Amino acid sequence: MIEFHQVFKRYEGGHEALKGVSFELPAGEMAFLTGHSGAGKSTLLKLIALMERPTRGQVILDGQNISKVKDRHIPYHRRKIGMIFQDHRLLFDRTVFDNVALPLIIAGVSDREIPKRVRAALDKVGLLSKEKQLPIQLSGGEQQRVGIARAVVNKPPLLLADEPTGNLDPELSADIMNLFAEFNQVGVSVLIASHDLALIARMRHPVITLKEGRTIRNELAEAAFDE
Ligand SMILES: Nc1ncnc2c1ncn2[C@@H]1O[C@H](COP(=O)(O)OP(=O)(O)OP(=O)(O)O)[C@@H](O)[C@H]1O
Repeated sequence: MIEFHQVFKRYEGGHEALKGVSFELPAGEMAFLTGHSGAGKSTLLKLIALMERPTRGQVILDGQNISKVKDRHIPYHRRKIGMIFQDHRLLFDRTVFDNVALPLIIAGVSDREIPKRVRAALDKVGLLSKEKQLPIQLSGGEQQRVGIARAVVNKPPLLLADEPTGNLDPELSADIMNLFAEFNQVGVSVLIASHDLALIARMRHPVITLKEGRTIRNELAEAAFDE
């Protein structure tokens, strides 16, 4: 699903956030990305979503070298990816329904189809009864679930999450991780950046560990996780 081949990323100003990162996430796999603050986790996810471009090396998504994707085609590229952020980035003046509908409206899905799809996504995250509420009326965990519903409403084959449990207590964090695992069980590929090592250990999925922009451990390449 995702391949990194000797990927380097130097930001303007000279900071080298990634220094020769290589790994492969097979389709249908779920894995975690961990490492200290500043290790390069967010940068790695941004390269996949084309929010940033690599300085050197290749990023392959679904068999396609994404350096070939022109800027004007980035919106199409992003439809393959559901992105979830720590701060969920919801529109606070819109209802839960409207927030989840947004990617469908952008993709040009018909008005008839939108309510069906939005309710299916809200049902999956257990928030069907909250569609008319505003995000501010929801708990932090519920807001994160709205963010997940918005990310999956287009049925992307890949979910990328950047510290999705960063603001949540341990119990809610475990619920959110289990939700990702449920999407993975029906075939969605999932890559989650998190520094919650205790929670990651409980999930029993391969872990890629970054340190100062380098991969210091890649369990995706270790025999213990081979099928
Ligand atoms: N737009 C940018 N311009 C310049 N430097 C940046 C930019 N974004 C990130 N960096 C630097 O690149 C390095 C890696 O940052 P990144 O956000 O990828 O790390 P991270 O592992 O996600 O950290 P955190 O857990 O704190 O989010 C950091 O030193 C950061 O300061």
